Amino acid sequence: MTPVLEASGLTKRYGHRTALADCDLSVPAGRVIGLVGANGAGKSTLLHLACGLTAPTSGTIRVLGAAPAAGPAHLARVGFVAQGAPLYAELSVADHLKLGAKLNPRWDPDLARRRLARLDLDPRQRAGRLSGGQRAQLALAVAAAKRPDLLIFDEPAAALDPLARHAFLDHLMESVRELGAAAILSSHTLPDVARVCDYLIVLAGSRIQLAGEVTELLATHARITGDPTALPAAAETISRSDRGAVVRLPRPLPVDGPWQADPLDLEELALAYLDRAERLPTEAHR
Ligand SMILES: Nc1ncnc2c1ncn2[C@@H]1O[C@H](COP(=O)(O)OP(=O)(O)OP(=O)(O)O)[C@@H](O)[C@H]1O
Repeated sequence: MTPVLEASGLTKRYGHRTALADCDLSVPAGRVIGLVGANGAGKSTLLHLACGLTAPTSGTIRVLGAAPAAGPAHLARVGFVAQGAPLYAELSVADHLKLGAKLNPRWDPDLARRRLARLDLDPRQRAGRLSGGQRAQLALAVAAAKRPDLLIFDEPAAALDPLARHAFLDHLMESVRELGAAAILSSHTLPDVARVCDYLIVLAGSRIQLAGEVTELLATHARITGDPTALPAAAETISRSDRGAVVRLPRPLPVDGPWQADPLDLEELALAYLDRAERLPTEAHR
């Protein structure tokens, strides 16, 4: 199956500032991808490149097997919700649906209506008067009603309270399932990513630090306590703390030794790679 996102040597500079450097990616179809990284890591830049909102300085990126925004048909296959879920403040909820129907060839009015009915939104309400949670949900409903094959969200739930965030992520996953779509979700909130994503990309210092299927990544990393020096040479230490060392283990996994290996969760795994990246000089400052 065609990968949903492929990048090779993908680099984006803004003047002297490098936002993304030499990124290689090949993300299989049908995944819910969590894109995590600190402020300024390059997450929005990667998503904007994927949507064709900006062009690479060098390298290539392909989305659903084609150049980003390759034409009207390709644009219709990608639903993008930018940071802060921007909407037209003066337009009502119903106006947003009318506009969506006009602009999108694959628009599904029933899907849009069903989503909004679930949200209990007054169709006459102006978007500028909606709460942050309602705005995010409306933006999601509009993006989903395009019936895209790929939904891209740039920190959709950042400003939401925990309950609204929970509800938003539930709706997001319902939409992904209903559409049979892939999704990319950038987020600072690791528990959110852990809840919904089955593919993880960690971005830091303009570079991809880690990318892979969550189950595979969790199976090949562990927290080691005891004597990590006795581990096989192929084991790579990612970070160390009072709680032990986070280590990428070779396959077959070493079964015994003067150490104890405990499984990690996705949050610990991502933090270990972010921590390691923080200790290295960043591309942006080179
Ligand atoms: N249009 C632009 N012009 C100049 N520099 C930019 C531009 N857009 C992004 N940058 C810089 O590129 C780097 C990556 O920014 P980007 O917005 O992609 O990061 P991010 O991971 O999305 O950050 P955040 O989590 O804070 O939204 C930052 O150093 C940022 O200042």
